[in-house]
Amino acid sequence: MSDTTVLQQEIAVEQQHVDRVYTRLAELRKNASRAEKEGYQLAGVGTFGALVERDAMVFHAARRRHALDTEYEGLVFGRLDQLDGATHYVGRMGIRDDGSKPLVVDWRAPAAAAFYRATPAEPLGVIRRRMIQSSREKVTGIEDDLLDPEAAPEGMRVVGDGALLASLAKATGRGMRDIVSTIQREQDDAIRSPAGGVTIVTGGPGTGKTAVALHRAAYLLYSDRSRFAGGGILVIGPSGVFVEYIATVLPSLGEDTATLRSLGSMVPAWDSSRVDTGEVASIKGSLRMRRVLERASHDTVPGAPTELKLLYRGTLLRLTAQDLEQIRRRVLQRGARRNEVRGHGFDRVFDVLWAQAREAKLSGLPEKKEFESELADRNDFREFLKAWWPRFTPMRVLRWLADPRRLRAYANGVLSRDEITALQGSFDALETEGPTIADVALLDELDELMGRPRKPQKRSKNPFHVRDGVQEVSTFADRQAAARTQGLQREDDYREYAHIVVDESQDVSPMQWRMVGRRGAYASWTIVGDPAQTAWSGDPEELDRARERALGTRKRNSYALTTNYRNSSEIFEVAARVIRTIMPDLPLPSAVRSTGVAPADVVATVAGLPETVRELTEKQLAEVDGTIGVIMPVPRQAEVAGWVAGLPERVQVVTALEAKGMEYDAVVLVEPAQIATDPAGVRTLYVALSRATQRLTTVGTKPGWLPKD
Ligand SMILES: Nc1ncnc2c1ncn2[C@@H]1O[C@H](COP(=O)(O)OP(=O)(O)OP(=O)(O)O)[C@@H](O)[C@H]1O
Repeated sequence: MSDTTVLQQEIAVEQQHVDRVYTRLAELRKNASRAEKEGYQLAGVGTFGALVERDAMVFHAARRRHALDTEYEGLVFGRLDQLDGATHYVGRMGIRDDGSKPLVVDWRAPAAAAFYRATPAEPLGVIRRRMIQSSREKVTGIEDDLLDPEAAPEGMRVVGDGALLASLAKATGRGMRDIVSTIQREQDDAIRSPAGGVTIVTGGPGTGKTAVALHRAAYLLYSDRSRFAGGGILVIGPSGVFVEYIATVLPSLGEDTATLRSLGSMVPAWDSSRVDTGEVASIKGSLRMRRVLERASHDTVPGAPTELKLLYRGTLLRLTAQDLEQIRRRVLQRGARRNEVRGHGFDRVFDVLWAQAREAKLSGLPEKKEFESELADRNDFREFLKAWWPRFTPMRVLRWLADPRRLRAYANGVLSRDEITALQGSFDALETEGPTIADVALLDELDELMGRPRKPQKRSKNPFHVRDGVQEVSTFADRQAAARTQGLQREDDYREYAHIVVDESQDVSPMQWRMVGRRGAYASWTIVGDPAQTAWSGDPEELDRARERALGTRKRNSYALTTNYRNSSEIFEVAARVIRTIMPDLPLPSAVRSTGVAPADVVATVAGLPETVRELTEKQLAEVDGTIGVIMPVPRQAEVAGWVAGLPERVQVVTALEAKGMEYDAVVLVEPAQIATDPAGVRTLYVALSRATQRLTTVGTKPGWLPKD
């Protein structure tokens, strides 16, 4: 029998099972829709208990239906034939037949673990592991691994030659590739690491750190849903572009209870993608900024009144600049938070005025309480208080640093003269362009330093309010939407996450670790990163300290990933040559796939560069089916974007910093020499060179940037 016939026969065998699964899925979907509808019909009953029951029913049914819908594609992707004669199918979610026998085991369930962990050396009771590829309900291919040939029963067929390599050769879409069917053993170890403590995953470019982190999030939600869905999982990535790139993976894993944030969008109200220069970012990221901000948070308000004069019952009451200064200092001592002690400041003002009024022996002076309320009723007095001690927003105070005199005063003795000079001007655009990514951590720090004014408690005034997003008078569609998004709705600055995943953690600055740590007081953590890819040019010890403090004394579990699944070996060889110039002993991952195509390095004249870049990008459009990343030094983004304007959407223009974590089928890297100007720049170049799966072209006006092997 020919190989093709055997393959077709085996596909037909699997198709039978897959058909059963989809038939069952259709039934389950119908049941869920029915339950949802019945839930709504309970509306007529009208008691509070019935309403709660109805909402719970609708919510669960809608969630179930949503899960069934999102997992439709490639639902079954694996089969295990075991020594004990049993056969298990592994898939994106668990499905049972109507007699409760499993038709598919969820990939995260213990029974599926052998699918990822079994090897010929340690078959774990598995004779044959089969990967099933399909397109919607149709099985299209099979790849087998015979793990225990001696135990194989007669007639057991083995087809295909490796699902992993087949999957790696596929073109990249805009979102991250789904690896659930080809997770490798060392990755699986990290994914199933204990739920508590801190799981640390390191590995070079393309080793699947991001993929592991996201699958781990899905695994945790599966293994202890009430804990992790209840508290929520926060996933942090370096940039907005990256967060968009990974956003598709979580729902496709069947999970919708994770919150994704970039470092620039951790603080509500800001969604920053603006970057500082490396030098400025490392100063703003240093823990010493806390001292600088502390001083700012206690300073006088620009333009605030320097004295108070009040005519009270014909007598002049007066607070001099010195009096006011004394009150401010006294109230703000011992780490008091300015917004929280505002009331104390006002009390002291009343005290001094009251003492003066008594001393003046005013006739008809009322009791102190009344005296205070008389003053509080006066517009001029209220205006004074508001101007002298306003409610501070972090942004208002951060803007003070744009004033060179203030910056010098706050940073004096904390930052060096050169550092202060470097910072000057870096806060100027706050007003017009909003904060940079590094500023966001400073805003968060200021928020902590100053505290928040206490808000008067609001009563819920809407008797028809059932739950967030659901009113008693609402449509069917409202309820469906609300049921689906419930669980995603947390307060704006929620801080009680059950788990925090930090991707590209090597780029989290000390100040950012403080910001992230504030959201993780009750969390367990997964931290993934590669120190060789950091753009941080500040003090590495300070970085370690800040990270350790954020993670606290929780137990650490460490994992190292060693295979690069992204780059062709030809591409990774170029990246490796670059990083070895500064880290000669760095253990590098091995790239498993060869395309036989060597990267190209093109030299252009300054005048000819725009046209050359465009031509090279067009050439890649003809050569690969998927995405093309055009990567350049940060300051040249707008210029290079103009050169490739109007090309199809699969051409994406990103800076070398934004390229972090991203992946493209082809990369056109512009002016590599301009990126690698210092050690942090060399590490950034290493990142940029390791983004492509199939083709890499470097192009610039300065030859000789690539070290000889
Ligand atoms: N087990 C696997 N099966 C199939 N593809 C995989 C596997 N592991 C990783 N990949 C693919 O390899 C590529 C790199 O993965 P990922 O982005 O997670 O790596 P990374 O370690 O985070 O990389 P970097 O540090 O360079 O950002 C992705 O396309 C991912 O889908």
